[in-house]
This record gives sequence, structure tokens and C-alpha cells, in this order.
Amino acid sequence: MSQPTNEGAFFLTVEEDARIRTTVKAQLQQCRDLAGQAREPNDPRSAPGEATSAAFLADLTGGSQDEQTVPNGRPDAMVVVGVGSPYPPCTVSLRDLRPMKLDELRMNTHHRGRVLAVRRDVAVVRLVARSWTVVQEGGMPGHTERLEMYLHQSRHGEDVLEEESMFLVKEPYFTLSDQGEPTLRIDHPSDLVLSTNGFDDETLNLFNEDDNTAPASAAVPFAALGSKTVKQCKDEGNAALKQQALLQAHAKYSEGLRLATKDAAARQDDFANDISRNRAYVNLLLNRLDEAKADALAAVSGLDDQKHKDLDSKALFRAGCAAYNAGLYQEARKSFEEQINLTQGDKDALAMTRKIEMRLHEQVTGQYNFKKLKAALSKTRPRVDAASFDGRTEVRDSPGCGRGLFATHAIAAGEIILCEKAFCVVWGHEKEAWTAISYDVRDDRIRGAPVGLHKAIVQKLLDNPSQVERFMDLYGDYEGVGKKLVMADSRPVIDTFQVRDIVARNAFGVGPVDGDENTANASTGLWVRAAYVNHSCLSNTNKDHVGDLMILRASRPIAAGEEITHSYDESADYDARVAALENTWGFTCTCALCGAERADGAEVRKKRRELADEAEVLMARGTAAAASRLTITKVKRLARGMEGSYNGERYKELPRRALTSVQQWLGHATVR
Ligand SMILES: C[S@@+](CC[C@H](N)C(=O)[O-])C[C@H]1O[C@@H](n2cnc3c(N)ncnc32)[C@H](O)[C@@H]1O
Repeated sequence: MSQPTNEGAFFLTVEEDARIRTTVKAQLQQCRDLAGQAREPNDPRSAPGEATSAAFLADLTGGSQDEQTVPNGRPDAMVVVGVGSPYPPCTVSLRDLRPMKLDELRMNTHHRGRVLAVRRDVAVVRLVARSWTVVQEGGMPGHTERLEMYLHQSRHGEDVLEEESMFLVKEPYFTLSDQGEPTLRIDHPSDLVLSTNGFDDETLNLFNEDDNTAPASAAVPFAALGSKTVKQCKDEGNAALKQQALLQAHAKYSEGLRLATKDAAARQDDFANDISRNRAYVNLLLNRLDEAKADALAAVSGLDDQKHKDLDSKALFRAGCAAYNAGLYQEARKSFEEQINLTQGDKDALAMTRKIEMRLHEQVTGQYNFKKLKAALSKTRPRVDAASFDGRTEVRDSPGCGRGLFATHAIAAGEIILCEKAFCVVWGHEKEAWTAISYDVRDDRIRGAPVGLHKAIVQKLLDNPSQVERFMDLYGDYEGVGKKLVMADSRPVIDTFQVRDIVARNAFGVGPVDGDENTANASTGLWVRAAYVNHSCLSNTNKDHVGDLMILRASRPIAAGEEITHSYDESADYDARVAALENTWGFTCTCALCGAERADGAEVRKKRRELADEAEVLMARGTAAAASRLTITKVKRLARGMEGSYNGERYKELPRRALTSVQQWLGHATVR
């Protein structure tokens, strides 16, 4: 019988642990061995058949078929994600890429500077961590290849590969799939351009022409003029919106707006403004706040007749809501006030300005009505409507720890230091929640990876370019495309490996809404300001949450200029704590407590742990308030043993953590 090992927060058997490491390393080696070679010729008829039957099987098995999983004693098998060598996304615009053909693909190669135009041939096979399909050349049917989209295969709940049948793959990466088949692998959503993004005539020609020497010039996404009218696009967008097909509605409105830029009559007839105002609404529903705000403001005509005033009022309300949802309260107030002027006191706009006053008060003073915020929370509404307060802190260098958060004023014990709305939280009960087991060959470690949070953050960044630099400034091991926003073909380029590494070092557990979660769907979130707080086992803060609002309070008086610290891992057991800090956060703590516990030596720590474990078992037998005399006597004896394991001089000013829970229990112990 194998002994279980615990690396990360879950248990793996020795065999599972070894299988994961061996499989991932073997796959990477196989890829490296094939680098630069032409692929083995494939049977053009077999792959589509395989995809069709796999799609059928995936339906039957709920989607996890053919992915490496670890059952781990839980009903929901955990998917294993191998982390090999990250690679950057394409940062070049389509117009600067040169078309290529499928038969030019070389194994395990990033075809930099090139673009592939392909057409989906068969149904999409949807698995947990990826989707795959078979594609064929735009203009040369016959040659087929697998195309797989990893992790970020869905957006707003829809499978990206299913959205369209014509794709442009920027700087294609041809390698082996996790199952060893030659595959066009897409990790970065911005490397895949869908025809919904709007192909112009020349781009469409990539699907038909045989000439692969011309640059993919003019690939600025414009739909062909003349095929549709602006009004048709508007009507189709409205029809899609009625069906709640938001991505489709967005695509139709976008097509209409592209056409309208070239159609003076459409602008004259208000169509462009109507479409902008409608797309602003769709963007609000999709949480694309940057574009929602821009669209709504673009729709304001400024004309003086009643009809235009009413429409402008609607647009200003949408602009205000987008700014409000983005936490830009001053900007939101400006839009609502303009709307109020236009309508002589719109009721909804007035209500929003009152809410804005409350948010600005929270933002400036750090005073919140927590009772009211808590009362408004529910499983369906776990996020609070509140502003962030970070007025007593600043970010600066912390020697040996990178950057840290420092107090700008003296803060009394119990006072709020920071109150921050989450950048993103995924709760265990939400369908996006998903933790995978990741094996990172770069540091040979197996960890729990909050994939659901990673995916939600990538989506948020793709949808809101204004948030990219704020997020990318956070600490991560892999530099990726850097900290500055890169745009290509009017879309932000998001390096998903960079996001993953930032999430790994900056996300925290938030606790379930109602206790309904396990290792495979733990609630996790990321708070950008609080992410600058470094760890200390002797921290000066306590952390609490109200919904997605993180509240950091001083646990003792903090002097102006002092670093604010938080305990990332609160385990009383030194060895478990050191392992967790090293494994999850990649550093060794050098605080005074770690120094003292290290100096105790392994033998003393082992003895102390054994005594603490024995006491835990006794205390778990019943409540302290109704314990037996014998149990209390035994716990007291164990406490004396633990006490004796601490060197008085060494621990003069340090807490004796192993004793904390035992002393608390004894403090409440009463003989029944
Ligand atoms: C959440 S970030 C904290 C902010 C980070 N120092 C920065 O520069 O952005 C966590 C990372 O900070 C570093 N860190 C935090 N506490 C530390 C400590 N006590 N000693 C050394 N490094 C620490 C580690 O690299 C860790 O992975």
C-alpha cells in the first residue's frame, strides 16, 4: 500500500504523484525531440471521424474524457495541468503577418511572423480544460489538422471554437497535444481571430487564394461593404439581444458600426448613434465597461429636440452605470448630472447620484455600513456594492521582499487599514469555480491551481483593457509580454501564462458563501492593492471579508512608515508553514518566530507536534464546557509538555503557537 504524499493542499498517492511527473515530463521531451520536423502525413479522413466520435463520447461522459485526471477520493476528478515552457502571445497586427499553409507547419515550432487561415471542418469536442476540432485550409480543402484551444476556450459561457467556423491563427504553434497528436495549440485567446471580429475582403481572400507570399495586409477588421446595410445590422443585433445572445448581438452591432463609419447616410439617420447606444447596453451586460462607457458617450447627439434629448438621456445613464460599475464615481456623477440637467430630474439618475455620495464617503473616510452590506448579500448576490478605501497605505520597496505596503499614518489597534473590493472573486458555488492540479516542471512542484479564477481574470482583462496595467504590475515569476498594455488588431494582447503566474503568487482563499465547497472548487479571489502586502508570521493585521470586500484591520498599533504585513499561512506547525510558503509563494520566511522555531531543531519540533496532535484528538472528543475530569487532566499534562519544549530565553518575546488552541480550550474547560 502506498503512502499518501501532500504537496499543496490536496493528497496524492505516491503513484499518482509519480504518474503526473512522468507523464508531463515525457510529453515535453517528446515535443522537444520532434522540434523543427515535418509532421507525419495524416489520413485526412480519420481526424474528422475521430472528432465526431470524441464529441459524442464527451457528451456521454460529461466532458472529462481523454484528459489526465486524479480521482483523489472525490466524486469530481481533478484535471491535471502540466506547466512546461510558457511562450508569449503574438503582439503583431494581422497586416504585418505573412500567410502560410498547413503543409508548411513544423513540429514543436512557433511560426513567428506568419498567419494561418483555416476553416472548421467538424463539431467541436468540449473537454474540461480545452476544446478541440479539426480544421482545413481555407483555399485548399484536403489537408486537415487538429486545432486545440486550451483553458480559455470559453468566453461568457460560450465555446470560442463553436462561435465561428473561420479562424485566423496568428503565429501558429504546432506541437503535440496532451494525448500525443500533432496539434495547432492555442493558449492565448488573442492569437485566434474569429470572423466575428470582422474580416475584410482581403482577409477573406486568405481562405481562397493559393498565393501565400503576399502580406496579410489591410487585415484591419472591416466587413465587406455593400453586402448588408447598417439598418440590417442594427435589426439583427436587436433580434439577437432579444434572444439574450449577447456575443452575437455585440458582433452584429459592431458590424453595423464599422459599416456606418463609411456611410454618411447611416450617420445622418441616427443609425450609428442607435447602434452605439444599444451596444453600450450589451457591453454593460457583458461587463465590458471600457467599451460600454465609450459607446454610450459616442451615442450622445447633443441635439435639442425632445426625441434626441430622450435618447441622449438613455445614453448618459448607460455611460454613468459603466463608470459606476468600474468604480469611477466622479466620472459617473458627471454623466448622471448631465442626464438630470437634460431631463429636469430623472428619478433613476437621482438615485444613482445618492449612491455615488455613499461610495465617495466610503472611499474617502473608510467608514462603511457593514450591517447593511452584509444584509444585502446572498448566494446569488455575493458581491457588495461598495467602494474601496486605501487611504492609509502606500506601495514602496521592502528590502528582501520586493515591494510592500506601508502605513502612511499611525494606525490604532482595531482600526481599518484597507478595505478593498475584489478585482475578481470566483466562489465555490459558481459554475466558473474550478481548481486543477498543476505540475510545474520549472520548479518541479505540484500545486492546486485556481483555474476558474485565472480564466475569469483573463476574460476581465480582455474585456477591459484599462485594467491590464494595474493587474500586470503585480508580482509574478514570468515576465511574459511585460507590464504595459499591448494592443493588436484593436484588441488587448493578454499573455495567459503571465496571468497564471500572477494569480499563483497573489490570489487568496475567500471562504465559501455557505460552506458548500471542497478542494476542487475552493472560493478564491484577487485584490490588487492588498496583493502588495508581504507575509510575516508575526503580522500586524487581521483579515476579514464581507462578500468580495476584503477588510484589513490593525491587530496592534502600527506606526507611520511601518510595513503592513499579513500571515499568508497561519499553521502553528513550523515545518508545514515553511513548506506551504515555499510551495505556494516561493520564499523562505526570515521573521523572528521562524528563526526561533528553526533554532529549536527538528527533534524538539517533532516532539512538540506529537504532543499537540495528541491534545487535538482529546479536545475533539467534546466541547470544553462539558469535558471529563480525566480529559482535562490529560490535556493539562500535554500542555505542560509543550510548554517545556520552548526555550524561555529564545521565546521571551515570541508567541508559543503550538499552545494557543490548547490554552484556549483549557480556559473554557469545565468538568461535566
Ligand atoms: C502577494 S505578493 C506580495 C508583494 C510582492 N512583494 C511584490 O513585490 O509585489 C507575494 C510575493 O512577495 C514576496 N514575499 C512576500 N512576503 C515575503 C517575505 N516575508 N519574505 C520574502 N518574500 C516575500 C514573495 O515573492 C511572494 O511570492
